[in-house]
Amino acid sequence: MIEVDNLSGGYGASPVVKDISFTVEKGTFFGIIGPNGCGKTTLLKLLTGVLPNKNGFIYIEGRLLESYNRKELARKITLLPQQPEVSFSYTVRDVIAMGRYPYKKGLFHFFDETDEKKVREVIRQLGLEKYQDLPLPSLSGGEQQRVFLAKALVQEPSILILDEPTNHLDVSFQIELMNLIKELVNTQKVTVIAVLHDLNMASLYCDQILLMKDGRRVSINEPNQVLHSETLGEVYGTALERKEHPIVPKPLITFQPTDFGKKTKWNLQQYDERDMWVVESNIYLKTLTTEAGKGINWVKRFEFHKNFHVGLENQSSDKFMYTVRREIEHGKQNLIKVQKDNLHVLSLGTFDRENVLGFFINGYLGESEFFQIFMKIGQWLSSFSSPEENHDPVILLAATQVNSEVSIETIAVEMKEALIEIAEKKNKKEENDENLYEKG
Ligand SMILES: Nc1ncnc2c1ncn2[C@@H]1O[C@H](COP(=O)(O)OP(=O)(O)OP(=O)(O)O)[C@@H](O)[C@H]1O
Repeated sequence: MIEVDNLSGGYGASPVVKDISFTVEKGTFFGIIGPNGCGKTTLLKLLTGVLPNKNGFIYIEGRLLESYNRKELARKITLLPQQPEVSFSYTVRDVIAMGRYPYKKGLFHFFDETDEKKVREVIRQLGLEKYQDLPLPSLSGGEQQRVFLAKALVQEPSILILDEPTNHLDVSFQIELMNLIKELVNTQKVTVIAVLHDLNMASLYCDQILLMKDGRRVSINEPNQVLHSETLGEVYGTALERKEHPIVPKPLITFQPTDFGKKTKWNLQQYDERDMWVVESNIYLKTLTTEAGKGINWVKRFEFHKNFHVGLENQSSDKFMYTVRREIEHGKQNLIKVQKDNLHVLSLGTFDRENVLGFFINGYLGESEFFQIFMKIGQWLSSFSSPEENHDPVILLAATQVNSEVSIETIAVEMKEALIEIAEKKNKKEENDENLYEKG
């Protein structure tokens, strides 16, 4: 456990880290985030005794940091710096073995069976067996990072301090390294304090996050409590948006390029092909349907099959296209189109029932508006349909998400009008067809 009490310190007369207090419990993954130059590395240097503190106290497992001698401290805390030094003359195994230094006594450091066992164990744990006899510089950046982590682990620290451990690593190495560190926290109850620049990594892996600005603590709590759009926007000075992870109960932080959609003029083409109606947009539309398991997708092309069966498919992995197929039990499928100022509606069905209702909106709808409209459509439909109809159509809602914002009220009015118009058109068609039938 680490306790930091009113800590201030830095390099010159005025401190970089100012009045910071926090506690990190044993077996916690503790992340430090904040903009460039806010004092994250300086804080790590203070925590590891590399820099003396000007004010305040640091307690490591209940004892003042200053009361530890160097070797004692090295057995408790290990720092994995941003750019560890690479020595050209050493093999991977030699570099890792150096981590045992804090356990050696006297002038001559004999390597005993315990050291040997520990080094072997960590090499296996980190999957470094095949590299162990190679010179360190012959390894890739990601592999070297694993070696330095191994060197830190043979030190058997109860506290592992990492300064941007995933720097320069590709995404698979980043995930691999973070999983490994998390496993150490979970299984060996190692306490990890890590400076992380990637806010999503911090969210997904950390139990607690300290958010810093100008050397001071802005907030400290679970990722869910710390990572809010407004706070982050203020601290980093840029617009950041919080979304929820689809599976893990953690936030994800995202942003959009400034030119997104600015020059785009929406163009929606609808045409009849031999066995299907096609609706094609020149830009991706944010799409949600009532078909189970589809979630929100970005789609450009929608195919409505005339005589097919089954539900709605996502045809390609890039979610480019939706194919709508529905079982047609009897009768001919009709396509009815209605266009309003901000809305195109497309209804596909037989005389007695709607099979697909597609709503294409030109404008930006926030997440909550999206769901509200979706639910409203369901309510309207049930008020339109007769009680004996127990069949719900596939509802498809798609919005450009660019150009202007459209208010939910405007869309609600246009949608209701469109549904009434569709019902009228359907009745007319029915009458015409019945007349035709009678004539025939
Ligand atoms: N050795 C040093 N001597 C004097 N000032 C320093 C030294 N190292 C860092 N600083 C200053 O201390 C401040 C905080 O630096 P620090 O490296 O702790 O920030 P950081 O939050 O880790 O930044 P980054 O995200 O860019 O790594 C900066 O203004 C920096 O210029």
